[in-house]
Formats: sequence, C-alpha cells, structure tokens
Amino acid sequence: MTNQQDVVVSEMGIAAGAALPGPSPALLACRGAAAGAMSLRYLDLAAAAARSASGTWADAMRASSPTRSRAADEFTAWVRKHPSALGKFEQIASASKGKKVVMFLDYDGTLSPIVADPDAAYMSDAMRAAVRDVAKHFPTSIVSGRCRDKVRNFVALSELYYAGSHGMDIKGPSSNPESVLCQPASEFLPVMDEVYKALVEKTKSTPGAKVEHNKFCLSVHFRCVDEKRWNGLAEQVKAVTKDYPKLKLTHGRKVLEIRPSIMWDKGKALEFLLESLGFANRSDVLPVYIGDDRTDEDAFKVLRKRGQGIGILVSKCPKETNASYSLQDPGEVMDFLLRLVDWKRKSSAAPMVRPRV
Ligand SMILES: O=P(O)(O)OC[C@H]1O[C@H](O[C@H]2O[C@H](CO)[C@@H](O)[C@H](O)[C@H]2O)[C@H](O)[C@@H](O)[C@@H]1O
Repeated sequence: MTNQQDVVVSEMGIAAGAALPGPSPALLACRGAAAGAMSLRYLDLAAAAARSASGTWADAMRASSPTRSRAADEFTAWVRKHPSALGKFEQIASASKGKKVVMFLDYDGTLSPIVADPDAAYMSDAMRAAVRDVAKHFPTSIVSGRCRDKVRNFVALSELYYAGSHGMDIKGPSSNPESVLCQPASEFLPVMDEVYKALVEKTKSTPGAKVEHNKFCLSVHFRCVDEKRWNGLAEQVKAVTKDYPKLKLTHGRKVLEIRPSIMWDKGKALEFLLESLGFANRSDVLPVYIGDDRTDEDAFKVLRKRGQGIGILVSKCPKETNASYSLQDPGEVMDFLLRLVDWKRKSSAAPMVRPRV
C-alpha cells in the first residue's frame, strides 16, 4: 500500500510539499461567495501568481477575482447538476415510495456548523430533535471522522448507530445487547497513540495548530494557523508520518488527517451498516447519505455504484461530487429532515374514514 506523503492542501488551495494544482475558477468563485465580497487577500494573490501560467500578478488578479455574476452563474450551473434536495423533495419522496429509507448522516458541517474550535462544534437542540424524529421512522446512523465516543456525546441520541474514525469504529444502539461492533483497524491503536504524541510534540511550535486524537484517525487542525505557516505545518506532519508507511495522510476542511492505510472508508461503513441491518441485497431499500466533506465522497460513490440510494452534498459552493443532490448548510439539512419525517407521517397515516351523514 502506498503512503500518501505528498498530499497536503486546504480548503483555500494553498499547497505544501510538492507542486499542487491551483484553485479552480469555481473554488475561487466560492471563496468570493463565502466571504461575501470579491476582494482577495495578499497571500491568495501571491499564491495564485506563483501558480499562474505566465506568473504575472495581472493574470493572477484576473483569475482570482471572478465577478459576482460569474460566481452566481457557476453556482447556478452546479445546482442544475446537483439540485437542491429541498427543491426536489417531491422527486425524492416519490423515489422513496414503497421503499425502506435508511439514513446516514455525517456530523461536522452537516448536523453542526463549522466552527473554529473542534471541541465546540455543538449541534442545536432543534437539530437533535429533528434527528431523533428521523430515527423514529428510519434506521439512522451517524458517520463521522471523529472518534465514536466524541461524536456520540455531541449527538447524544442513544438509539442511533455510530460510525466514528471515518467508519473504522462502528457500534449499534447501546440498548441492543446484540449490537454490532466493527473495528477493522484495531491493530493500529498503539501506533495511533505513538503518532499522536509525536505530532503534538512536533507541531507545538506552530501557533494555532491542534492535534485531535480520533482513535483510528488523527486530525491536525490548521483553521487557526496563520496561512503563512501552513506549509511549515505540513512539513512537520510529513516529518512524523514518513516513518509510518502503513498510515496515509489525507485532508478535509482545514484539517490534515492521518489514518491507517487500509481499504476501509465511509463507503465501506455504509455497506457494512446496510448489511448489519439486513438490507444488503434488497431492492426495496433506499439509503440516503448526507455529508459535506471529501471523505463523504466514498459513501456517495458507493451509492452511485449500487445504483441505489440518494447522496446529498452539503455545500454553499460548487464542488466536484458524486452526490446527486445538494443542500447549502446544516439549516437546510434540518429542514430536509423535518420534511422527510412529515412526509413519512402523512404517507403512513391511515386513510380518513368519512363520517356518515
Ligand atoms: O466526518 P465529519 O463528522 O464531518 O468530521 C470531519 C472532521 O470534523 C471536525 O473538523 C471539522 O469541524 C471542526 C468544527 O466545526 C472545524 O474546526 C475543523 O476545521 C473541521 O475540519 C473534527 O474536529 C475532525 O476530527 C473530523 O475529522
């Protein structure tokens, strides 16, 4: 298995290590959209200039400064390809008719908004109530990069299935004594502890860096690190991981992730859960997976490959995705979950008996 030592980037498209591709126009447009303004910072321009073909500032400025209408046009075109799951709710509801819907929900950026402190990524009580309602009607799993106990504490619903460490730690509801347990990377535990300590030590000189131990995955956060130090931080991480060829380095939303290089991901977790729930080979099942990050793409891919199920990407900006539908933020995710519950209640309600007159 290969060790992905040269993979290091961020949501902002600044690379560490080997030369990496520059941001796509869509990503640049997204930056503008997310910031609510079209001005770019000095560092973005410097990075873009360094990457542009001719290397001139003017080229970089043009490439990095899409007009508001261009950003809007790109988003409109993207949403045409990945329509809003709310806007197309009737389509989704009709695909669900006569089928057993099985829900899979990512946590960060899907059920809780992205915040600077990973330990403070709380989900609202309203979202919790919505997820509880969903779980009353459909088997529901939380699939997260976080360690299972941590995400379970955030969600605080004992009736759900939880797949932590990007699916490498799966457990069913605690009320069920026959509850499944799947830990395909269990032999990596000692090495994860060792690398965690090394990463904490190595990165302590980078202000704002935070290493999170997610059991079978280590997350090095750089959301609070000055952009000028991103490359340096990446080098520190690589200096540690180079001695561990059985670990791979990937990245998510302003986070570098180190995990066992085994053939297991959120897609495998989805398949495992479907099988554990007894739905593996049934054509009357409709898995619905909602997630916002790159690691969720593994699950979207599985749904595409099965030709069964609905992938919904949570994003405010155009992204390459295997999901069919989109939602813009956790607020829309909650609206979608509430609508799904409402639809289920109405569709399973007994037909009205007309009173005799
Ligand atoms: O699979 P997920 O449930 O989406 O978990 C992915 C990572 O999420 C967390 O980090 C992200 O959210 C933080 C809180 O909003 C944010 O500060 C950080 O920048 C994001 O990358 C979590 O802390 C990681 O451990 C997860 O792997």
